[in-house]
Amino acid sequence: KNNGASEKKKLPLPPGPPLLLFIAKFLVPGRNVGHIGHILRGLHARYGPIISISMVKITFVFVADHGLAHSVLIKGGGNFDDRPPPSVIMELFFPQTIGTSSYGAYWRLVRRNMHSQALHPTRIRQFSEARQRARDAMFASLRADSEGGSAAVTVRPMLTRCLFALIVEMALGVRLGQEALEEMREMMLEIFLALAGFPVFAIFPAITRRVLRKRWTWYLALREKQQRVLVPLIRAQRGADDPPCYADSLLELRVAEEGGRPLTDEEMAALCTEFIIGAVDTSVSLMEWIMAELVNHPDAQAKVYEEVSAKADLSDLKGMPFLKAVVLEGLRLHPGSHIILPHGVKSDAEVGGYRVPKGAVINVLIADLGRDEKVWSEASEFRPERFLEGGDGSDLDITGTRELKMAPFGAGRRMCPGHMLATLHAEYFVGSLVKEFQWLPPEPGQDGVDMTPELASVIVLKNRLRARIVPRTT
Ligand code: HEM
Repeated sequence: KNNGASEKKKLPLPPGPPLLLFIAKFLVPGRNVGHIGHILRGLHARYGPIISISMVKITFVFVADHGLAHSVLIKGGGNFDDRPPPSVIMELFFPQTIGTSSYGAYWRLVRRNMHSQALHPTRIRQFSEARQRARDAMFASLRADSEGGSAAVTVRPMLTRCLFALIVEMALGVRLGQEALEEMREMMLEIFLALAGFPVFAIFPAITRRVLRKRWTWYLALREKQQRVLVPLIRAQRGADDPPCYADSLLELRVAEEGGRPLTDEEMAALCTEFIIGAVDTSVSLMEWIMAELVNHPDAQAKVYEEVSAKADLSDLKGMPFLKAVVLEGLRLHPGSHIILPHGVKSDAEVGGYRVPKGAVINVLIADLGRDEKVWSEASEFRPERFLEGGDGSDLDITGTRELKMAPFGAGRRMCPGHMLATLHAEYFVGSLVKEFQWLPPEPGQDGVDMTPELASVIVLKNRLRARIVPRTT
């Protein structure tokens, strides 16, 4: 065993650019940390499928290849499933969430709780009425926005409002009014931007806290608001007839390793924030991409319509293979992000003939896996049929256990625990939108809509989808 360890120490680190060159790539005017996917793509083309960048005391490793991603996320046996220590910003808003906790007992507890309580199929079924309400509210605002069918609608804000209300209900068990929802939405957005937009805090916390004192004070106020808004809702008495929500499960949870203590208010607020931030924009973006594809592919839209119109209602999504294929094809072509969350390495390891040292931070360029011509035929084409029998995606296992053909939700122990809910929401809302309306390009005679992605860390459509909707009459 010792031999193995010393052998690993002898291996070289993966190739990669010097730190300064890497940093310089972000300093090009107009670029920011959101351009990481674009920058990594260029570096992989130059240095190969595994690269490393040494930054002060930490080695960052990136892989961009099906086999290497599989050996890290699936075959790694937990060695690559830690998280790097949280930044000061994370500690502020996200102390001890599922996504930020290190690989251990607490993480297992909160992750299992989300999985078995909030996201269990029984629980998801209990929220079918809430889904219908969200759907009906969306139909109403689409009708109002299309001015009786003459004007094009902008899809994203409506999907966001609808999904946000639904997810807040699943998380906190409340049906908030429009104003309270808007306020909470704004707060979540601010927290998300604070988390995503300030990596500089992660590297030199003491200095940045001083230099950016004003901003730091603002973050403290935002955190205070997060507690003020969420804690009373989490602790509120809920209706006896309402299905149990995520907050209910958090109130019941006990940390066995710490003398069976209950969760603190801060922990519960952080976990609810994570639930809401994790579940809304990711799914909205996926649905917007899919609707845009369906505007550009009327034949596929017609096939979805054929399936959904045969059903009285969509509360049960069984027996709709084409709709499911459309959602998978959306996930293949338009995964939410270029990379997954950073994974921490527990002990020295070998990946692809290189040394990945203990304490390194490893990540996977997942966005390109689904577009690899070596794995997918006509990889850049929207062809949902590939997920039907006989197609190159028909044997897809989204958890990637056997092989990682695509990994929009990551894979392995840290795989997105919300993947089934996200898929169900995409199927339900896309199916409902097609059942209720026909979707056409914004101007009569126009060929299709622009599918250019925004060059940012979250892969969204650069130009928000606008489409004309025609109510189905039959
Ligand atoms: C289309 C929608 C979604 C996409 C594309 C997506 C994608 C991802 C990805 C790529 C990761 C990182 C995995 C890793 O680090 O290895 C992740 C983690 C996570 N996601 Fe999602 N997600 C979606 C929806 C959701 C939903 C609906 C929820 C909750 C209800 C959720 C909760 C989480 C949590 C808690 C983690 C952290 C897991 C951990 O560290 O153990 N996500 N997601």
